[in-house]
Order: sequence, then C-alpha cells, then structure tokens
Amino acid sequence: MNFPIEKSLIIVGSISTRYGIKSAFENHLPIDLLEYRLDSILLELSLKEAIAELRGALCCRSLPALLTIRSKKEGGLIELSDSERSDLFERFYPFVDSVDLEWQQLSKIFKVYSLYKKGGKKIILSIHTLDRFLDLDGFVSSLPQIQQLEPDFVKLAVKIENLSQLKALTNLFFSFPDIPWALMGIGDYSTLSRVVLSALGSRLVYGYVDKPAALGQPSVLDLKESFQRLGIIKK
Ligand SMILES: O=C1C[C@@](O)(C(=O)O)C[C@@H](O)[C@@H]1O
Repeated sequence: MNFPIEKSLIIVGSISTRYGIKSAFENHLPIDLLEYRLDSILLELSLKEAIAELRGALCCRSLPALLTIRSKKEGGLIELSDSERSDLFERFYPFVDSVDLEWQQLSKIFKVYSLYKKGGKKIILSIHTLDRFLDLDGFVSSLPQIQQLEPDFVKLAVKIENLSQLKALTNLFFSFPDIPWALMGIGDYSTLSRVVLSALGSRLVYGYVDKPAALGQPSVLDLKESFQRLGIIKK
C-alpha cells in the first residue's frame, strides 16, 4: 500500500486498543496513516491474539499502516525485551508500510532499521521526552548522525510546559529547513502545539482513533475540525 509521502501534512491516527483495530476501517475517519501501538494493544490481548487480530486487519487494509512498539524506556506500556521487539517488528514487516524507531535505542534494534530501510518502507526516527522538555542543544549536536541514516521523518514528541518552549521548537524549522520534521507537544499545550507546528511545516500530526496514546493527545476528529476551521487543511 502506498505511503502518502507527497502530502505536505499527513494525519496519523493512533490505535491503542482491540476496539480500535476493529473499528478503524469501518469508520470514515480523516486519516492518512494508521499507527498501531502494539505495546498498548498487548495490554488487552495475548501475543497470539494480537498477532492474529492485527494480521487480519492489516492484510486487507484500506489505509497505509505504521507500526510502533515502544519499550518502557521509550514511554511504552509493557515490558518487552529488545529481542522480543525485534521479533515483532520482523513478523509484521510484510503487513505495514512504515515503522517508528526510537533514535536513542536504535543500536539495540538496528537490524529492524536495516530490514525496513532495504525494503523501501518509510522510517520515522523519534525522540520522546514525555515528562520534560527536550535538551535542544544536545539534540542538535546529534542531528548529523541522525541525518546519516536518511530517515523519512525526524520526530520529536516532547512535553511542553510554556509558550517559550513551543517557540524554541518552532526554531528548528528555520534553522534546519531541509529536515522532514514531525514535531509535536505533549501535555497542556498538546493541541495548540500541533496546530502551530503543523501550520509551520511539521509533516506528521498525530491524533487518537480510540483513546489518547499520550497526555493531551487530541482525537483525529478534533484535529480535523481545528485544522479546517483555521484553514490549515481544506474543508
Ligand atoms: O510518538 C507518538 C506521538 C504520540 O506520543 C502523540 O503525542 O501523539 C502518540 C504516539 O502513539 C506516537 O507513537
């Protein structure tokens, strides 16, 4: 299935529950890409059940799919070893169109990156700081290494506690205009940050399909309503 790489703003719908797997294709949601948070889905289903349900949904998908399996260190919801995560990423490789990998943990599952990259699937390299704002200087110093890996998107999902932090994040667009950014805030400024950052050029914006996957994450329906009202996307 084709990843909508040509779109300037890609709306990603996060699915975290069994209900979400079942309902996503039936509802006509304003989504360009479905994110499957397997670490969250595994709270409700056994591994065997989750694999069966997800494969069933993905083999006849009508929207491109993104696979995310976060470890606890990356803000994930269940404890999975690096080899368990690698195994799951490999099993679902034929059924998804893109993958989200945490930059700081990449060396532990580098073979997953190589597999997806060689297969031409889209790669999102992410950094999450769910409980604090990012050390921007530290991040900028690691940008050359990140760029060497040629990710399709560089994603930052960080807690924003005041407007100066939001402003600091927006500076990345002007300092590094050639990077395909996916920038978003978590917490009280979650929705405002997604509106501002999407208007300025963030390529991916996340909302939830079934339940919030992060503090303050808006629903995809709320995002669409705000974006249309403000003229960020057409009605
Ligand atoms: O990294 C992200 C962004 C996110 O944390 C959000 O804030 O919308 C939601 C997660 O499911 C996704 O993997």
